Amino acid sequence: MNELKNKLREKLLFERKNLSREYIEKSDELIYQKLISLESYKNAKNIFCYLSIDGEVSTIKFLQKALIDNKRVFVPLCLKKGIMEAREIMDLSELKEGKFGILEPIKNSIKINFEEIDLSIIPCISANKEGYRLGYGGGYYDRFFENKSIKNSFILCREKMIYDNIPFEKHDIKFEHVLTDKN
Ligand SMILES: Nc1nc2c(c(=O)[nH]1)N(C=O)[C@@H](CNc1ccc(C(=O)N[C@@H](CCC(=O)O)C(=O)O)cc1)CN2
Ligand SMILES: Nc1ncnc2c1ncn2[C@@H]1O[C@H](COP(=O)(O)OP(=O)(O)OP(=O)(O)O)[C@@H](O)[C@H]1O
Repeated sequence: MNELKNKLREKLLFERKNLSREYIEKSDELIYQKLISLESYKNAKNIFCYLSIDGEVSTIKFLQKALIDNKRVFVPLCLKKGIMEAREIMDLSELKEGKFGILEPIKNSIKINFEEIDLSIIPCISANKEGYRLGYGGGYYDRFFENKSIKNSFILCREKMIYDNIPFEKHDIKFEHVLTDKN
C-alpha cells in the first residue's frame, strides 16, 4: 500500500510542478474567496489552518484575513515523527522556517485543544471528492484527527489535482468537504 501511495505521490507532484502560474494564481484566488464566504468561516472563533508550501493551495492571504477579522488562528507545529499540535499565532511575522521548508510557530506558542477548533483547513497533494486525501506521507493529519469528532473540516485542492482513485487505508481520515476552484 505504501508503495502504491508513494508512486502516486510522485506522479501527482510531477503534475503539480507543471501547472501554469496563471492557473495557480487563479485557483488560489477562487478558493480564497470561497473560504471567506463560508458560514463556518464567518462563525468561527478558532481556526486551524496549514501554512502552504510549493504548489499547495496558498493560505497566506486567508490567514492574514482571519487575523484581521479577529479570529484566533492556529497552525501546525510538528513535534516528532507523525505528531503535530495546533499552536496559536498572532502575526505571520512570528513564523520561522522549520522542517521541510514549512513555516512554523515558535516552540512556546499556545496550544489549542482539539474540541475548541471551529474550522480546520487541511492541505493535500491530491484528494478525491469523498474527502480522502493524499499528503506528504507523514501521517500527521490522520493522527491529529484520529478518534475525534470532526466538525467543519475542509481540504483545499485545486480541481486539476483531484484524483478519484486515491488508495485509502483503515487509518485514513475522511474529511467532510473538499474545496476546489470549481465546485
Ligand atoms: N503546508 C503543509 N504543512 C504541513 C503539512 C503539509 O502537508 N503541508 N503536513 C502534513 O502532514 C505536516 C508536515 N508534514 C511533514 C511530512 C514529512 C516531513 C519530512 O520531514 N519528511 C522527510 C522524511 C521523513 C521521514 O520519513 O523520515 C523528507 O521527505 O525528507 C515533514 C513534515 C504539517 N504541516
Ligand atoms: N492513526 C495512525 N496511527 C498509526 N499510524 C498511522 C496513523 N495514520 C497514519 N499512520 C502511518 O503513517 C504513515 C503515513 O500515512 P499516509 O501515507 O496516510 O500519510 P498522509 O496522509 O499522506 O500524510 P500527512 O497526513 O502527513 O499529509 C503510514 O505508514 C501510516 O501507516
